[in-house]
Amino acid sequence: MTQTKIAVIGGSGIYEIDGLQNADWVQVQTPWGDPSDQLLTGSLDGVEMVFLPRHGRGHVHAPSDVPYRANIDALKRLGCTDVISVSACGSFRDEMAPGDFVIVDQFIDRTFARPKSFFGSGCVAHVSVAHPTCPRLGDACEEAARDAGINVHRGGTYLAMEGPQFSTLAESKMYRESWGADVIGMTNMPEAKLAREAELCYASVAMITDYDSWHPDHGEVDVTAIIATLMGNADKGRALVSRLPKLLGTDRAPCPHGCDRALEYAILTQPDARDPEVMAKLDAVAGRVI
Ligand SMILES: CSC[C@H]1O[C@H](OP(=O)(O)O)[C@H](O)[C@@H]1O
Ligand SMILES: Nc1ncnc2[nH]cnc12
Repeated sequence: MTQTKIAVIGGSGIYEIDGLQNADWVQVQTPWGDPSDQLLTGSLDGVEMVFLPRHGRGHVHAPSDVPYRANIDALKRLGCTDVISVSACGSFRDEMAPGDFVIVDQFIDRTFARPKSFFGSGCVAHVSVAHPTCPRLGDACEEAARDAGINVHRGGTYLAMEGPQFSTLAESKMYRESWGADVIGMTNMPEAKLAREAELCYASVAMITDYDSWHPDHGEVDVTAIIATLMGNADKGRALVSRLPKLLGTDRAPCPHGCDRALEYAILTQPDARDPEVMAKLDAVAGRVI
């Protein structure tokens, strides 16, 4: 048994969470640079919590420039076991309406301008992301959402686009009709892949703000409308988060889906061929296996 430590990465509209006991903003240094901001540590219902605003307080980091590796490294370094990402998203489905939440379980990664791995030459590793989210953590998010009275959908494919512009109409229709995506955002990749490399359970809660641009009755996506929906969603997101500690508890059994053992057989570079400088940077994320 290990101690649960829940990390929450807050997306657009969520820059802090309330109600933490012994709340303290702490600076964490990582070999991958500075995280998006200081991290808010504390506890809720006896469970350790860490909150990180993905875009920084004041929304300073664009989706392409979010320091995804530093963020995940910092959460791992602080001893987090589970990561819940809470993100503003567009919807490709009539039934996934603005104000609804979706517990995402799959991704299509269309990002191309961000570092995507902690590993590389000097220490090569290949983890599986066939199932990129943790069903156990997804269960807790679903239950928390239902308990908070949120209209929640279990399962959905999140298309991660580079941004910062929204999609063209042709792209929006293609993602929806040909690719089968359910929601769209700009930040969950490479975040989810990095969480897997760091052996962290990861769940993604998509808070729907708009219908992107495909919907014949809703016109094109517009940031003013997004912001109006975002505020109500942020309150619901915080209500969901506040219910998680009781659901997850303090004592954490090994992940039944193996998220916390993802690196077990993933590193291919032989110990005597590993680059010491590269290995030093992996002290937190791969510390269990190197
Ligand atoms: C506010 S609209 C676009 C912006 O919102 C989402 O951010 P996050 O995923 O951090 O909630 C989306 O991915 C874009 O970055
Ligand atoms: N339609 C959309 N496309 C990309 N990111 C979003 N974030 C919120 N709505 C979005």
